[in-house]
Order: sequence, then structure tokens, then C-alpha cells
Amino acid sequence: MEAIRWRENTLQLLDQTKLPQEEIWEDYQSAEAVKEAIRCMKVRGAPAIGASAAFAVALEANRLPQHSNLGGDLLQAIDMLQSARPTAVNLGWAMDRMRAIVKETPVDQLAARLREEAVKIADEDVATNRAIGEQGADLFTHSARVLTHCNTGSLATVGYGTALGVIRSLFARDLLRHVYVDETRPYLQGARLTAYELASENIPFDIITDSMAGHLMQQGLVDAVLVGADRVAKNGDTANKIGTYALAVLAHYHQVPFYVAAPMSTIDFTTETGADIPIEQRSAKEVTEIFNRPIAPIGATALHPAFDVTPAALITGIITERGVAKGPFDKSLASLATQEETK
Ligand SMILES: CSC[C@@H](O)[C@@H](O)C(=O)COP(=O)(O)O
Repeated sequence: MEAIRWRENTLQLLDQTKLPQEEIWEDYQSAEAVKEAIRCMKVRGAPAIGASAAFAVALEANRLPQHSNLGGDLLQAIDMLQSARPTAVNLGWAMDRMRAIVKETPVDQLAARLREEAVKIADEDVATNRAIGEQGADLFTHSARVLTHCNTGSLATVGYGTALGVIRSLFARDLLRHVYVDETRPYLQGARLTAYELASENIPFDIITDSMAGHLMQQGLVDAVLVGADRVAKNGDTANKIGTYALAVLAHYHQVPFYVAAPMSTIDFTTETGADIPIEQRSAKEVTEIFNRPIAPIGATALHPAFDVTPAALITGIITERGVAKGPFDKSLASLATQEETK
């Protein structure tokens, strides 16, 4: 399954706001249009928005006339793309890579070099996720029932997925008994997207409402929680989809291992702790309405922080492509950052 395609200098995105009812691919030709797709979540998931924005810079280099200040125009487009969503650090990370290419490349080679770099970012993401899957599956010796939140699969990345990549690898090794999929209010990434991915591969699962997780853990039905991340601070505090923190508290109380799966590009060594991570506030309408249909009284107000921060102390391990970091995370993450890939 894929949600991002690069075909003949055109970016194609699978519109995730329409899934699973309709599979609609849309063509993109400009950075502005891609920014809007990221903002309104036609493409979402930290690695997927990083890769889409990288392709958007390549599109822009093709679209704009070649002139002496093309580099300046592209740097502006990069800033504009980076502002689309604030929490996912992979967006900034991918834009930093594109910025570096713009700064070091002669104007007549920009389009080709930016295209090359965007393809590299996308290809690397798939390889990284497969390595995360293997590292994560190595943690399990018995067939497990896992609970996951949001969507961290092929739709949230360029392919395979992070937490869902670990789930795929467990399934491939016959070490997966069942997946409990949090529906993930309010945007329903779990019920709509994770369920869609698991169903397409015949991986056994049940959707649960977010409020059912505690009950399941109390019943002894959950062996591990596996989630993704939008940004991991230097000390291991992790921002992920709203509801992740509550799951971590529940897992801690019930002594269920709580794992975060994320590529090294999601670790932000410039952010000291979770308190410094910007939390995206989205429209209240996404809470008071479902698919544009009101579910609350007219005029009712709502809050919509799209992410929360799980303190490092509640995290059993952070599964990366280079290995699994354990607390104290400031030391283990720093050591992974300096080491070559082990797999
Ligand atoms: C591999 S995806 C990791 C995270 O980006 C994911 O868990 C998540 O929170 C996605 O949020 P979204 O708002 O759908 O972009």
C-alpha cells in the first residue's frame, strides 16, 4: 500500500480524508497546493508529510522560471511548506535537507538535484521503516496482543510504517495474536486508516474507542502498546497523536510495556524536553462535527490540541532503525545518533 507517488515530475497523493470509502489520487504541481494538502490532512503522518514537502520543493523548482534568484524563491517555498504543521519534526528535517541542496547547487542544476534528494528521502524512509520493524519485532519472544493508536503505517510514511511496521514484522514472524486499534478521536485515523491497512493484509484486529483501552488492559488483554511519534525531545519525552499520553499512563498502571517506534529523523536533539515541543491546535469543528455533520449543539465550543506529550518516564523503549533506546534516553538516544546502523 502507498499514499505518495512521484510520476513523471508530478506528485500524486492519495486523499486520506476520503479513506476508506473512496480511493482518490490527486495530482500536485505546486508547493502551495501541497502545503494545503498537508494542512487539511489529505496527507498526514510525520514521515509522509516530510517526504511530500520534499517532493513539493522539487515540483516548485520545475514550475518556476529559471532565473538568477531561483534559489531565493525556493527557500521561500521551503519556509512556507515548513509552516504547514508545527509538531511533526520530520517536516522541518526534510526541509533542512532541501534547504542545504538549494544553498549549495548552481541554478541550472537545482531542479535535478532537488528531485534526486526528494526521491532519496522517500526511498530512505521505506528502508528505515523496515529496519524499525525488525528491531521492534526482536523485542517479542511470544505471540502478542498489541494496542496501537492513530495511524503509523504505509499511509503515514512512504511505506511499511513505524509502529505499524513493527506490527507488520510481528505478523510476518507469526508473533502477532491480535491488534487493538484505537479509533483515535477526533480524526479517526485508527478506525479509518489503520483498520484499512490491517484489513488489506488480513492482519487480525478489532477497532476500539479510545476510552476502551483501560478496560482491555484491566482484563489482561493487552501485552504491549506500540505507538509512533511526531517529535521526540532530547530527553525522550514524546509528542504523538492526542490520547497517547493517556494510553501511556494506563499502560504504566497496568504494567504493560509501552513502546514508541520512530526513525532517528523524529528525534529532535535541539528540543531539550517535551515542554518545548509546539503542540498544533486544530479547528474545534473537527471535534464538534464528523465529516461536516454537526454532532454537538449549534454554538458548542470545543478544544482540539492535536498532539500530547508522553513523559520519557512512561516509555519502556524507543524503537529506531539503529536499535532500541531505553532510559535514561538522553544518553541512549545520543549514543544511537553517533552509531552506524546495526542492521
Ligand atoms: C509514522 S506516523 C507517526 C505520527 O505522525 C503519528 O502517530 C501521528 O500522530 C499522526 O498524526 P496526524 O495528525 O494524523 O498527522
